[in-house]
Amino acid sequence: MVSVLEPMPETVTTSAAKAEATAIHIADVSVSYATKKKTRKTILNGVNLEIADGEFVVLLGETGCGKSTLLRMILGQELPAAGAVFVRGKKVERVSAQCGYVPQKYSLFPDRTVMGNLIMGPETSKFHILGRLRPEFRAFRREVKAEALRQLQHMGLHATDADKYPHQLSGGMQQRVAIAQALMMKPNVLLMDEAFSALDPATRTSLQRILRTVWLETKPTVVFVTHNTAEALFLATRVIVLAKQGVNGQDGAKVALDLKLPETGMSLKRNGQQFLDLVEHIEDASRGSAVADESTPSPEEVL
Ligand SMILES: Nc1ncnc2c1ncn2[C@@H]1O[C@H](COP(=O)(O)OP(=O)(O)OP(=O)(O)O)[C@@H](O)[C@H]1O
Repeated sequence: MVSVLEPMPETVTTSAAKAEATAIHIADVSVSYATKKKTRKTILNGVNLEIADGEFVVLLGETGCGKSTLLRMILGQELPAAGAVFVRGKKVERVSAQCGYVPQKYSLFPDRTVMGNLIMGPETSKFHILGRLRPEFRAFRREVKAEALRQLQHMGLHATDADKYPHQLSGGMQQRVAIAQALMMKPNVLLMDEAFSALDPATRTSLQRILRTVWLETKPTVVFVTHNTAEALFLATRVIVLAKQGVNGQDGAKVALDLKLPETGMSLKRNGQQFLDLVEHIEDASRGSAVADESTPSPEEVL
């Protein structure tokens, strides 16, 4: 039996390093919900995934296969019925600041200005109400405001936008602020749930480019849910497809495809034969025609 009190130093170092390098570990996660007929509907069935630090993972799959559910498990908004999720080696049991989250829309506080939205997270995580009377709060606020302006600029917004309220911004501008807001907390992991789906094509393309630049500069671990395969191939270093199993999907979804992509992105080859073949491969997998076996498939390498 291995003693917990006297661990072998080498083993500890190795597993600590592994936990550090593994940003997200989804260990045999299953999720089911009660139905009106008092039965249970299986949504995810034994999902296993290890996502390394700095990967840009895009989750694809047909509607209702459980992509958002999986994202909520990583965020800690919901807990799995079986299995566990670990973020940087720590079991997820509640929502924590180590994950930033950007939903499709309406994530900003409507009664706060853009600046108010951006500084709120860092301020409340560092100072309680009474702590704000302390002199160091002023200096902290100055720094946070300067960082907020940097983030706004990064997202292609102007300093003058900082004083506007969310209802004074277009949908695209609101999403830029939402991403900046998530990045203000310097999260280890950035979770984005169809964050660009409600945008017009030009704004969407512009935000895809900005997000890719931000990722290349700071390499956060990103898990990005989308329905758009071309978007996935532009952004991802790894594409994961979930697909329902069993008759009418009754057995819940599993990982059907796990594909590593070159870090340089697939965008340059858009419309090339390789790009089109990949799109077909991914879409086949989403429909369940390339379903993997019981074990987590090893990522296929592209190129
Ligand atoms: N709290 C809940 N109670 C009952 N059923 C739920 C709950 N949350 C999600 N579901 C069901 O789980 C399934 C998966 O939902 P989820 O939103 O994760 O899918 P998705 O792949 O993200 O879909 P889409 O691409 O359409 O957004 C759906 O059938 C949904 O109705």
